[in-house]
Amino acid sequence: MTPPTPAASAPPGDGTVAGTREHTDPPVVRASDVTKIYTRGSDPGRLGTLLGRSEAPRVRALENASIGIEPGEIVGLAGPSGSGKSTLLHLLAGLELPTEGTVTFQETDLETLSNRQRTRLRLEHVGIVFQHFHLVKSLSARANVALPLVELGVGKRERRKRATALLERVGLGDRVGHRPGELSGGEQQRVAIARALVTDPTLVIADEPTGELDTETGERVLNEFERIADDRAVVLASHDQPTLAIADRIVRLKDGTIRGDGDK
Ligand SMILES: Nc1ncnc2c1ncn2[C@@H]1O[C@H](COP(=O)(O)OP(=O)(O)OP(=O)(O)O)[C@@H](O)[C@H]1O
Repeated sequence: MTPPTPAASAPPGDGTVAGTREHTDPPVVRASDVTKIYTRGSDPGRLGTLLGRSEAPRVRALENASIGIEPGEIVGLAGPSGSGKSTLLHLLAGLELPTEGTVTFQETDLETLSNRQRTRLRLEHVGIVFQHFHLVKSLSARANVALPLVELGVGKRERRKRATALLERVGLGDRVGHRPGELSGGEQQRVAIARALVTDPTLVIADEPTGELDTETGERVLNEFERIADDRAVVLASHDQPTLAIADRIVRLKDGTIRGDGDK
């Protein structure tokens, strides 16, 4: 399905993002000059201000960042802890909106969508893999993989068929009935990868997908991930060099700004 109401025309510029690379295809998702400011703790309110309490501290997690992700491209986000990797992933996935700047997903400015439309767009077009798997403990591997399809209103038969097929693709065809507690860490992450791909998303976001896994298991999971991501656009944040090695291009962040964007 196409995203709802394309509200923005093609963004300005010649398609070159961050001024470092030539881009030929229109990006799947593009962040243009995005800044994200978080407010920490609660606001002191009028009484707090009268009593001399200062305003809630603000964190500039990301500053004027621009990046475009093309179809079929695996982009790695590298940078020290707190440099803004997860924040950028959240903005690209439409989980949060920028404080300044725009994020356009296939030409749709996410700011122009209601929360409901944004959730729907994410469900249909974005697959997300987290470090801590985020599986539902009480559900089987197959039911976990099928969950996004429940939310999209896909019928039970079709859900089972698609979830089983994906579990087979990640080598877990003999584990479909197992609950997360009965699976190893690597197997759980493969279930999470299958769940992220079950809606056939255009964009896959992965935040430290191997962070919980030992080196050998991490490698196996990455191979699987690379293989079944096929020609989708992938953005992958990691501290781990072997994980970043699967990327076609690495974007380096420091203190909330992009310090480098280029081929490896
Ligand atoms: N919800 C939030 N509220 C307040 N501050 C936040 C929030 N999320 C992130 N931050 C702050 O924004 C900055 C960037 O955080 P972010 O999680 O994007 O970094 P990161 O590069 O992903 O770090 P890590 O590698 O440790 O996961 C940090 O200073 C962090 O403390």
